[in-house]
Amino acid sequence: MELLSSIPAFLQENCYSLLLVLLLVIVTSRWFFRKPSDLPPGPFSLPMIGCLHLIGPLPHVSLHELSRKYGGIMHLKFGTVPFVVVSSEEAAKELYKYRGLEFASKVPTIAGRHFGNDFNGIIYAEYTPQLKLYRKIVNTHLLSATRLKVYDKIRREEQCSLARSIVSAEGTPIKLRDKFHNLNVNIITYMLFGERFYGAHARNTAALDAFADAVIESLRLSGVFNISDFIPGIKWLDVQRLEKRYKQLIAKVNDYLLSVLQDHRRNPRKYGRDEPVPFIDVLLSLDSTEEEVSDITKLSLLFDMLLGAVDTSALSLEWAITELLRHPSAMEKARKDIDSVVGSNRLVEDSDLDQLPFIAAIAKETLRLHQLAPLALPKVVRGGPSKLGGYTIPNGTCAFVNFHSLGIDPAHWKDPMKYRPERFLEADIDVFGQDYNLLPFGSGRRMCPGAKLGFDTLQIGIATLVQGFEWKLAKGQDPADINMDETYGLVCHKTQPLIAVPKARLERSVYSS
Ligand code: HEM
Repeated sequence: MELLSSIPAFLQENCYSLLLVLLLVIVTSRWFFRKPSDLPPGPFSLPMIGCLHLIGPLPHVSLHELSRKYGGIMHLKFGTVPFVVVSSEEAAKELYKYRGLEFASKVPTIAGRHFGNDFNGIIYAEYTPQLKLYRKIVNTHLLSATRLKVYDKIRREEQCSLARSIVSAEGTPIKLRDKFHNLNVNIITYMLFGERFYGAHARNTAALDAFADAVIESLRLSGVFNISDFIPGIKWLDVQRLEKRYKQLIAKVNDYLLSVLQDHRRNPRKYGRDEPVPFIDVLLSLDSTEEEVSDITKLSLLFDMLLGAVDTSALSLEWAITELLRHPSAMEKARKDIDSVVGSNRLVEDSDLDQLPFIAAIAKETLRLHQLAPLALPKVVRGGPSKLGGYTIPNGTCAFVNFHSLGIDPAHWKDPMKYRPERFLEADIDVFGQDYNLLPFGSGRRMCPGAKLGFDTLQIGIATLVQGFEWKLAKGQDPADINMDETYGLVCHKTQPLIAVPKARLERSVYSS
C-alpha cells in the first residue's frame, strides 16, 4: 500500500488500465512481428529472388542438400513466391494421407494457362469436381487394369516391332532412346487415336509430323523454369519469350487434335467386340451422357495423356539398360530367370511378368535411383491454412514433395546410392503410392493415372531387351565409364543418350512371331 501511495494520484487511477494496455501491446506485437508464426524452418530469402540463388541445375539435388540442414519440412521462397518442400517419409505420409484435399490443387503457372487451355483437363488443373470427373473418365475408359487388358494386343505388337527393329540393326551402334521413344509414342497414340505415329503403318503426313514435334516441344517447355511464375511483377516482359512460344505450340496442338476429333465425329468407326476402341471415340461416345465433356476438354485430356506418356517409360527404359550394362551380374541373373520361365522359342509376354520378380525389382530400382519426375508437380494450399508436422502452412503457399530425397533416405534404404535390385526381393515395396519412401508415380489425389501402364511398359521393355539381345557399348567403351549425368526437366533424363550395339540371342523367327 505504501508503494502504491508513492505513485502520483492520476497514475494510481489509471494503473490497471495501463497494465491492461501494456499486456495488449505485448500480445499483439508478438502476433504482428512473429517470424510468420509456426512456419517451417528454411534458408533466408533475399528480396526479389528469394532462395533462387541456392537452386542449381538439378533442383531436386539442391533441395535435398538444403533439407539435410533444415529438415523434412522446409519453407523457402522461389522469387517472391512462398514454397514448402517436403523431404521426409513422415511428412509425405501426413501430406498425402491426412492433408490431401488441401494440397491437391496445381499451382496456376503460365505454362498451365496455355498448355492446359486455361487450366482445363488434368495436369494443370485445380482440384475441382470437374477434375475429379476427368480423372474418373481417364481411369475408367483408358487406364484401368481392365481397359489396359483390351489394349494388350497393341502393346504386344509394339514390343515385337521394337525387337525386330533392333535385330535389323544388329552389330551397329544404336541410340536406344529413339527406339524406345517410338515404342512409347506408338502405344499411346494407338490407344488414343487408333493409329501409330511411327513405323511402317504410320501415315507419315506433314501435319502429323508437325503435331508430334509440337507435343515434344511442349513437353520440353513445360519443364523449363519460367522466371515470370516466380517474380510475377515482371510477367509482362516475358523475358524468356516462353509465353509467346506456349501460345504458338498450343494453337498447333489444338488445331490438329480438333481436326482429328471432327473427323472421328463425322465418320464414326465401327469396332468388333474384342477390338480396342480408341479413347477419342470413347470420349465422343460419352456425349449426351452424364460424363459428357466439352470439345476443348476432350482436346485437353488427349493432350494430357500424350504429355504424360510420350517419354516417361522410354527414358526410364534407357536408365534401366544403362544400369544393367554397368552391372553385368544383374543382367545375367535377369536373363537366367527369363530363360528358365520363357525359354528361347518365344518372346517374353506380359503374362510372364508375375513369374519374373527380378524384372520388377530392376524396374523399381531404376525408378528409385533415376526418378523421372523427382519433384512432385507443385500444388498450392487451398481451403487452408493447413497443418503439416505441427507447422502452419498459410493458404496460397505452394508445396511439393521431393521424391528424390525419399528414395535415397539412408534412414530407410541401406547403401542408398548403390544399385542393388535385390533389395526389392528382400522386402515387398510398392511403387504405387502406398509406400512413402518410394513414390515414383506420386501418391494421393493427384497421383499419376498412367502408373500401371508406365510400369508395365517399363517391365516388358526391360525383359525384351534382356532376353532378346546381348549388349555391348560402342567403340569398346568400358561400362564403368558411362556418363551418368542427368538433365532436369518435366521429365528428368540421362544427359548423354545411351549408344549400344545389339547382338540377337534368339532365332530370327522368334522376333517375327
Ligand atoms: C514410367 C512412367 C511414368 C512415371 C514415372 C510417371 C510419373 C508421374 C509423376 C511423378 C506424376 C506427378 C505426381 C504428383 O505430382 O504428385 C505424374 C503425373 C501424371 N502422369 Fe505420369 N508417369 C508415368 C507414365 C504416365 C503415363 C503412361 C501417363 C498417361 C497415359 C501419365 C499421365 C500422367 C498425368 C495425366 C499426370 C497428372 C495427374 C494429375 O495432375 O492429376 N503418366 N506422373
